Amino acid sequence: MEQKVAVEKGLQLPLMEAFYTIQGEGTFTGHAAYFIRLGGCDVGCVWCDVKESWEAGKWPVHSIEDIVAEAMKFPGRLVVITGGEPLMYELGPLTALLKANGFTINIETSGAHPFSGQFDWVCFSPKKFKEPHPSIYDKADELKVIVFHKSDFDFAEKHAAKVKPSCKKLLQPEWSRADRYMNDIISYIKNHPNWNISLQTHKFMDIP
Ligand SMILES: C[S@@+](CC[C@H](N)C(=O)[O-])C[C@H]1O[C@@H](n2cnc3c(N)ncnc32)[C@H](O)[C@@H]1O
Ligand SMILES: Nc1nc2[nH]cc(C(=O)O)c2c(=O)[nH]1
Ligand code: SF4
Ligand SMILES: [Mg+2]
Repeated sequence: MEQKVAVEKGLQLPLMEAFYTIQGEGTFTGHAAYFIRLGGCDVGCVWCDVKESWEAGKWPVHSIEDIVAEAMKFPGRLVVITGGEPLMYELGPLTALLKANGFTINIETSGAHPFSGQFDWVCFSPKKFKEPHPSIYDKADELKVIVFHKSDFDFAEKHAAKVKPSCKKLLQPEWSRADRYMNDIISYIKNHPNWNISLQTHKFMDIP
């Protein structure tokens, strides 16, 4: 099969990197996890901490069988699919194969593309730079809003009004502005206790 068609079907995917580490952010913070970082993103966040992922064409395309075989080499059975923006791709076949091999499957997404795949946990991190696709709101288990500007608290509430009631609500400081906004985030959460804080703990631990 031609590679372009295989990628369209989600049978092959551009892979920037894959690594076994500890989930640093969100509800699963502290869990050992195998990260699958797909290449390509068209959202363009000015503060993105993985801008080298954006250009899809520069990353080698792998079969989903090879991607899952690599994941099987590590003892953990939690996988996090991230990017880049993973929902640029059809994720049904990859998630089916991971599930058939006993993995719990989480995703990190901006929600800017139509939802695909079967996940145990969906982390939705909406961005001002590209509007989320409506299909994400019923799927999100965790809404994780990055605080880079004081207007991001209102932005967070706007999206919180659209997710399902069980969705966890998290505020995460943008890494370079954590000092500037930490006190605002702390006081916001104390006044709005339905929100929790999420910190990029892997950066404090200096691990991938
Ligand atoms: C690199 S993104 C990849 C997945 C997807 N494109 C997304 O944005 O959700 C993974 C997570 O890191 C967050 N993130 C990226 N850059 C960050 C930064 N400078 N400070 C804090 N969080 C950041 C994103 O919001 C997202 O929750
Ligand atoms: N340890 C660790 N945890 C993470 N949680 C989300 C990440 C991501 O880039 O999607 C990430 C990451 O890059 N490393
Ligand atoms: S959506 Fe995610 S990968 Fe894309 S630019 Fe924003 S933070 Fe980076
Ligand atoms: Mg990261």
